[in-house]
Amino acid sequence: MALAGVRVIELAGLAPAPFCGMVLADFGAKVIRVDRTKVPVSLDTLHRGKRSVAVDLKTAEGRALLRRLCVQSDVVLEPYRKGVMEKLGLGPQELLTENPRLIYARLTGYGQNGSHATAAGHDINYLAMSGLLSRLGRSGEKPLAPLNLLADFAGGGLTCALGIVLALLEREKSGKGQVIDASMVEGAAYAGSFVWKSGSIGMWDRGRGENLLDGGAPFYDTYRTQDGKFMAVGALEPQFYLQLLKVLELDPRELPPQMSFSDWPELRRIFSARFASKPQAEWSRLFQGTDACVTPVLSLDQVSSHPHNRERGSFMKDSGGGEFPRPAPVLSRTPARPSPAAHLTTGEHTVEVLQEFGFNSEEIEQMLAAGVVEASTERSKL
Ligand SMILES: C[C@H](CCC[C@@H](C)[C@H]1CC[C@H]2[C@@H]3[C@H](O)C[C@@H]4C[C@H](O)CC[C@]4(C)[C@H]3C[C@H](O)[C@]12C)C(=O)SCCNC(=O)CCNC(=O)[C@H](O)C(C)(C)COP(=O)(O)OP(=O)(O)OC[C@H]1O[C@@H](n2cnc3c(N)ncnc32)[C@H](O)[C@@H]1OP(=O)(O)O
Repeated sequence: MALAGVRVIELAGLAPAPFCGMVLADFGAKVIRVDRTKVPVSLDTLHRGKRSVAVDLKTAEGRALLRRLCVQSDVVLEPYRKGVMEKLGLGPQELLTENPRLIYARLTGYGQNGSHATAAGHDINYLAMSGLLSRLGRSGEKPLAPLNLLADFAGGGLTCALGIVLALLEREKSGKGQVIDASMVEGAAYAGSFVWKSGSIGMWDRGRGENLLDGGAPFYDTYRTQDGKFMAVGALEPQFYLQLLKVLELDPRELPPQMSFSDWPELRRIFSARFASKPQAEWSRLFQGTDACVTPVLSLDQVSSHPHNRERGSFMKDSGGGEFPRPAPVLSRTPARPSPAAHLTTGEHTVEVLQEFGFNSEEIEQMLAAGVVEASTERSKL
């Protein structure tokens, strides 16, 4: 796999950093998640392909242990607010001195400087500070965050993974590591560059929810079907729009022009009435094979059985039968091979990893006895 041989130390975080670590693990990196001790159950649902060691970083021995892991690793990924790692004596200054090849990834909401740098926050806060949240939501309603996808994952975990891969590639030439300052505010905004760049062509001149791509246009929206499900319509171009009207059995000569903003509410009423006349499966059959840009809004339990997704194998199952999206993109020669493991217990691999990193049995025993590290019973045989 593309990242085979890359060693990553992921300090346990909430969602963005775990997702970043999972992406790296899916594509072959060896990711070790450093969990807190005395926390039997991790909230990390994105643990696929990782191993867990439980270390108390509030002890000098625990911090020394982490330094020893980082000296022998390629990447350290930390999910804490600005300054936390420095307080532990584990900041870039220390770790890059001990390992100049280390890629030190810092995934935060607001970045390593600025008035908010030390403030707590979550996806919705970062999305709000990016400007994008102001553009999300129906006309006349308050801004609506699209789950915690844009800041936590698109602008956070995935952007940080890109930064890590870029730094790994650059290190091939320079031989040097560097610090990655991954701010979710900036990552989300960057992922939304189109909004800034397309403003110049009038894409966002109208209020929230009244533009071409934010739910304003009746030919770029969702519609309830007779059975209470939905169809998604994306018929932007005139040639696709005409195919939409054809399947809906509407005569364009009897309708207002597609781009007549003032007539969009009337068009939406007409489309709503048509879509409400048949069940989703019937509309799916009618639109299949056309270029009307109309698709069923699939629920999470429908996606893997949809013929297209099934043919591609777009969704997989882990050893526990849990379904998950296949890692993307698919590399032709070195594709991701996600681990099938369904569970990860805090400290499950503490002994195994410490042995791998050169700790001898006496050192491990001492740290276990002192509570510097913890090992879950399932896997900790010396
Ligand atoms: C929308 C998403 C949220 C996704 C996660 C959700 C799934 C879950 C989040 C909260 C959960 C709920 C909650 O826990 C309450 C219930 C609990 C119950 O058990 C289950 C149900 C719950 C409802 C539960 C359900 C779900 O699990 C949740 C909803 C996001 O937006 S996530 C993005 C968050 N932001 C960032 O990641 C940006 C960067 N990070 C930060 O800004 C801060 O870390 C953050 C997130 C604000 C947290 O701040 P906090 O003060 O807690 O920590 P830090 O300041 O970072 O400092 C870390 C301290 O920990 C010490 N430390 C670290 N490792 C170790 C170690 N191995 N040993 C010892 N100590 C360690 C470190 O030294 C720091 O200590 P100090 O404070 O003394 O410096």
